Formats: sequence, C-alpha cells, structure tokens
Amino acid sequence: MLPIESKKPLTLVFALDQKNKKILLGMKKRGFGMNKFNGFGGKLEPGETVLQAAHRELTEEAMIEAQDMDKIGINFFTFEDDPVGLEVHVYLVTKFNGTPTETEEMRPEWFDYNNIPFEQMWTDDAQWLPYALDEKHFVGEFHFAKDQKTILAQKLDIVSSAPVEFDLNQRTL
Ligand SMILES: CNc1ncnc2c1ncn2[C@@H]1O[C@H](COP(=O)(O)OP(=O)(O)OP(=O)(O)O)[C@@H](O)[C@H]1O
Repeated sequence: MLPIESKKPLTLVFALDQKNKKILLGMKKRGFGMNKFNGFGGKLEPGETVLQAAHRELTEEAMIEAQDMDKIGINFFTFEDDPVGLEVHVYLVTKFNGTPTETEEMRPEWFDYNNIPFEQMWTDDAQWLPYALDEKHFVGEFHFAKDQKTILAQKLDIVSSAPVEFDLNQRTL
C-alpha cells in the first residue's frame, strides 16, 4: 500500500427530480474526467468551505442555484503511484432555482434513474450512485490503476450519516 501523503477535497453535486425519478448529469467538456457524464463539482477556492464550493460549482457549471444541499456520502479515490488522494464530497439537491444550461465546462442532461449512462461515467459511479439515489449515506474507497478506469480495490460502507471528512488513518486499501 503506497503511503498517501495528502488528500485533495473536491465536491460532486447531483440535482434530482424526485417526483419524476430523474437525475441531472453533465457531460464534462474539458479537464479531468473529460467526455464523461458526472455530477457537477470541483476544487475548493481559497478560504471556501466544502459546502460553499458545492453551491458555487453547481451554479458555475449548470447555471442553477441549489435551495437545499444534503451530504449523502464521501468517496476517497487513490491512483496507482500517486501519493495524493481525492476526497470527493457527494451532495444531493432536490430543489433549485433556474434551468440547467450548458456552460463552457458542462452539457447538462436529465436521465431516468433506471437509465443512467454508467458506461460513459467514472467506473466507481456504478458502485455507489444507486445507494445515493436510495438516500443511503456511504463512505467509499476506490483504488484505481494508472488507466484511471480499472478499480484495483474498493470498499463501500453504508453509514448513518456522511462524515465531515475522510479520515486518512481509517484508510483500508
Ligand atoms: C476517480 N473517480 C471519480 N469518480 C467520480 N467523480 C470524480 C472522480 N474523480 C473526480 N471526480 C469529480 O470530477 C470533478 C473534477 O473536477 P475538476 O475539473 O478537477 O474541478 P474544477 O471544476 O474545479 O476544475 P477546473 O475549473 O477545470 O480547474 C469533480 O466534480 C470531482 O468531484
């Protein structure tokens, strides 16, 4: 097990239309995860909390403003030969203002819960997103090969509430 020297917090927000069982995904047009569907999110700006970053990234990337924001889980991602782990804070939004609109970074699209394009998403998403949609809180750990696709090891715990952060001392993979 490679020692993980630091972690980088990131946000990931999924807006839901619970009445019609639809999830808003964005096709990422640039940068990390390009040409994949995912939720909306990214890095924290200096001085920002994780929650503030989640709101800001949703507005910047999908042009909608969340009226609620529930932390549903945390995923900790590591990559072969990379000492920096990604700590992804996953949120669900069920009420928002505005209409999802394409931006420079993302092309938003609604999908039925039973028709999520997992083959066009990060391979870990298929493991934990169904629990999130079922409103189960989780803590996931995924260790990726250098191809950023193959999951070499994984662990998913269903918990009563999402922790504030991923405790590096509790890392099992
Ligand atoms: C490895 N398995 C993974 N599975 C699912 N989602 C993953 C992920 N790894 C990263 N993510 C998400 O991908 C986005 C990257 O965002 P990223 O482009 O780095 O951030 P940001 O928008 O700040 O960047 P720029 O504005 O382009 O600098 C961000 O939502 C982050 O949570």
